[in-house]
Amino acid sequence: MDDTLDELFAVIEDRKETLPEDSYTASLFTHDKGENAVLEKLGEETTELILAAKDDDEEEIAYEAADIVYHLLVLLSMKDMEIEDLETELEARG
Ligand SMILES: N=c1c2ncn([C@@H]3O[C@H](COP(=O)(O)OP(=O)(O)OP(=O)(O)O)[C@@H](O)[C@H]3O)c2ncn1[C@@H]1O[C@H](COP(=O)(O)O)[C@@H](O)[C@H]1O
Repeated sequence: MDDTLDELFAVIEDRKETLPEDSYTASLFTHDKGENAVLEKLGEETTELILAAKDDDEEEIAYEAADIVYHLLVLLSMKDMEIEDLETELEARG
């Protein structure tokens, strides 16, 4: 899991740097309202996750959770934070 998140974060960082035209991730970094778009997605997906959980729909829970994790990593990158900032915080709670 750690590797998957590290690899996804590295791809997001690459998209931020290289801004390929056909990349949804790059569009979030180039769009004027990119940060608002990410925050809106996080809100929508959290609501969808709650509904999936209430329905005990495991496939939908995994789908919405993945959307949330992806947009969360984009947000960290937008704030010029590192994935280690999240890991450090989680480990500090252990
Ligand atoms: N993990 C993701 C990822 N998760 C979600 N999304 C996008 O986030 C958007 C979510 O918007 P929506 O909620 O409206 O879409 P939806 O989930 O189909 O819609 P709902 O039915 O849930 O409302 C979609 O355009 C998804 O394609 C992602 N886009 C890219 N990645 C990864 O990011 C990396 C870079 O990809 P590019 O952005 O293509 O360069 C690659 O590793 C990709 O796999």
